[in-house]
Amino acid sequence: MAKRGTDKQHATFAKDKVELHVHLDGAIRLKTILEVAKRRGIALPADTEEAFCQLCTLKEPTTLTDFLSKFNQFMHVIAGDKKAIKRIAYEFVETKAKEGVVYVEVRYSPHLLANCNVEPISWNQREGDVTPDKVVQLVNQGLSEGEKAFGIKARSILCCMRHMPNWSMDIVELCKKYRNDGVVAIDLAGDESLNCEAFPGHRKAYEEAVRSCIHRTVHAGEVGPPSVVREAVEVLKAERIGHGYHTVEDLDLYKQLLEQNMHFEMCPVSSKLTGACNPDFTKHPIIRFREDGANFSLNTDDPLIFNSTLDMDYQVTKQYMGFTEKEFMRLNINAAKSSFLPHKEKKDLLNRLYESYGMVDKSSLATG
Ligand SMILES: O=c1[nH]cnc2c1ncn2[C@H]1C[C@H](O)[C@@H](CO)O1
Repeated sequence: MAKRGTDKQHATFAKDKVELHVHLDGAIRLKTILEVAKRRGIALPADTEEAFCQLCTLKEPTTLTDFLSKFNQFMHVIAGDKKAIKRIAYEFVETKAKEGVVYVEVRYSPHLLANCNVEPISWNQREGDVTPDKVVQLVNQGLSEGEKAFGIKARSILCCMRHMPNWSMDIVELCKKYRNDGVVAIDLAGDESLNCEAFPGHRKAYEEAVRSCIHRTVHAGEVGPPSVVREAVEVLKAERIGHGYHTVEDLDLYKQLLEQNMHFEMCPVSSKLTGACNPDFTKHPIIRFREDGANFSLNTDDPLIFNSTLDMDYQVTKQYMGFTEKEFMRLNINAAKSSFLPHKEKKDLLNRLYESYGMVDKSSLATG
């Protein structure tokens, strides 16, 4: 099933790209799920890619809660299986390299893929020996082998989940333990529409992240109100905002974040299908962010569930929002500048982009 733009030469923006917001478990290949299910003897309600695709993907806008329920279709196949966990990380890097991504930060919840040392064990799994710590090791191995095989750089972000505040301290400790092994930040994901105020468990984890100099991003203002974004910035000390579309509904906050050069990880295709934004792309808040010179990136979020590629996100912003090649370059430079890489590696990444973009004056296009 070749999708338009999975091949970097024919992409809407056929130059080096940076992606900062994509979920590993929302980017698994259908083929892999089917093969792993077969190997493990797990019966699925459909046994062809086409039929299983119907069950996992969204075609029409829905709610964030309904979108998140799609993970129930396949997570039990991958979770708790060491070979599968490493494989999805490796294949993820291959997919990104094919899309022309040269640097990616991929996020996931180690707890949701574990079957040991986690309370409760997700997806009705029986207890096994795959701890959240083991999951991180396996993903690190898969990413690192993928980097070598496909010649791009991949780092990871570990997710706290909004409905599981008791997992969050583990997450920050894992971020600390694996900070020299590819883990660059902490995130808070999950259903923002169910609870708006971050539980003390999340707050404590983020306080520890600040103390330990662990980088921080937070899903906020995706479907939730601007108050969730304010809390992410003021309480959780987020350095980047995941999505953040609804920030524009609080003009003071929006202005403040523009002045701070806050980075917004925007996911246009996702924002339509999760019901986060008006499905008419010509009315999308990204247009406002662009006009105001905001610092943002373009990302896929969960390409498995949206049946999408990174090119589709570039395609819709070009077709419906009038993004130009120059704007694509600018936003990728901003993404590189807002990445959670250490200074020297960030500089190298920026130089790689400047070279790819044939830029003489290296500072003229980006903010910050
Ligand atoms: O767009 C999203 N918003 C909030 N949570 C999300 C989104 N996409 C995926 N997730 C959740 C479901 C995954 O299992 C989890 C970790 O990647 O993060």
